[in-house]
Amino acid sequence: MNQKEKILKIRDLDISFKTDNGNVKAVRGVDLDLHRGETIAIVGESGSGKSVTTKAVMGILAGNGQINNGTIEFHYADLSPERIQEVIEKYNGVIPEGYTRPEEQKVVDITKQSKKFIQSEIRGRRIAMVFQDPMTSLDPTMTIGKQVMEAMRFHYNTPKKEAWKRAVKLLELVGITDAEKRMKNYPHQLSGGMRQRVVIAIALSCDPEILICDEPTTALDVTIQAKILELIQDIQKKKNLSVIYITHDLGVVAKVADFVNVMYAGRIIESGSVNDIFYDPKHPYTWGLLASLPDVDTSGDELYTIPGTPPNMIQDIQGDAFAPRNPYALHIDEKIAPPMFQITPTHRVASWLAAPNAPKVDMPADLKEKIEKNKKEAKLV
Ligand SMILES: Nc1ncnc2c1ncn2[C@@H]1O[C@H](COP(=O)(O)OP(=O)(O)OP(=O)(O)O)[C@@H](O)[C@H]1O
Repeated sequence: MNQKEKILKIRDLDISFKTDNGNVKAVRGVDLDLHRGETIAIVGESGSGKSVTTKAVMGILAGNGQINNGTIEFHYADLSPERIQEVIEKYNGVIPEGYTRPEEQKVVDITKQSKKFIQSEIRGRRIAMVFQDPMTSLDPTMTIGKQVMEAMRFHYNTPKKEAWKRAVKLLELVGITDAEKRMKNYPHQLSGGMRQRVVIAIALSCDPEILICDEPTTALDVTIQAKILELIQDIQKKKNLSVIYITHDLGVVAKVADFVNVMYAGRIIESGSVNDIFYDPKHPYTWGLLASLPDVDTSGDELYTIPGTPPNMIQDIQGDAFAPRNPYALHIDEKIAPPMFQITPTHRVASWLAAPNAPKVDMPADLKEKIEKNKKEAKLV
């Protein structure tokens, strides 16, 4: 089997924010891996640290934020604009593994780079982001065309005429008809779904290696949601892009992800392949998330919600942050935070229940039944 090519390796990442009430410990020792062409998802309730983790990757933490510890290793191809053109033409847009020459391979720790380096070399160029609400990422006073051309002009100094041609092609790639005409439109002249397509075109304009999608479909209605997800998948295949989805929607995760990272109170508490997480979840928090997921047979009022609320991230958390909400908590959970236990080569869980001598605890019977049913129907949710 081919060794997978690592593109992002986060280790021991620790981030806090200074506030008048104290230090918010938003991210507490996150490890995360992303390989070329792979899609990973980061899921968890609001405030669990999903966005802060990816903002650190993009070098856009808020001014009161601080990386206290850890590394964000980014492996990338350092190609000149001419080589990029050559690669695109040679591979007809379908960029295979190992397309780089050895001298073009670079590794940087993003946490150690200057703002200037991140702005010129990383953000928008090699790592691009699609945010939830297209209206906030688009400039209402600028035409679509100008906005799609902007990053190309900034990063590669692409001549205007060529940038225009490439922008039209990008709009066509994201499924915008009449692209030439749309170039002259302003964002308000497009529907929500079309605006999100434009945002995706902008994100792709510099041929990034990683695309981070932060709740990319939350602001859209259900049918458009599915189309946008399909579009991202389609483009990902064509360009061998690596994608990180941030979402609280496990339905989205099931559709798109290869690997899933479940976050709680600033930590990744379970990670695994999509099958590991949906068919064989080990953490009681993941059980709760899955149990609260609607399926066709459940009416709204039968839906489970995880009792309690996440902890205050200003106070020091002793033991397992989820223990106060966890009906299966052990005594040790109150005192010592569980380490990551490796269940299989792909599946890891931070729960004392996975320790070799822990009492045997099964997931709730209702959830087991739901999973068995889904397995039989070979669907994830
Ligand atoms: N600039 C800031 N100042 C203080 N606290 C912050 C700041 N930015 C984020 N936080 C805190 O960091 C924690 C993690 O936030 P983050 O936005 O990563 O959560 P999330 O999991 O992405 O949630 P959501 O789904 O709501 O976006 C939260 O407690 C949040 O309040």
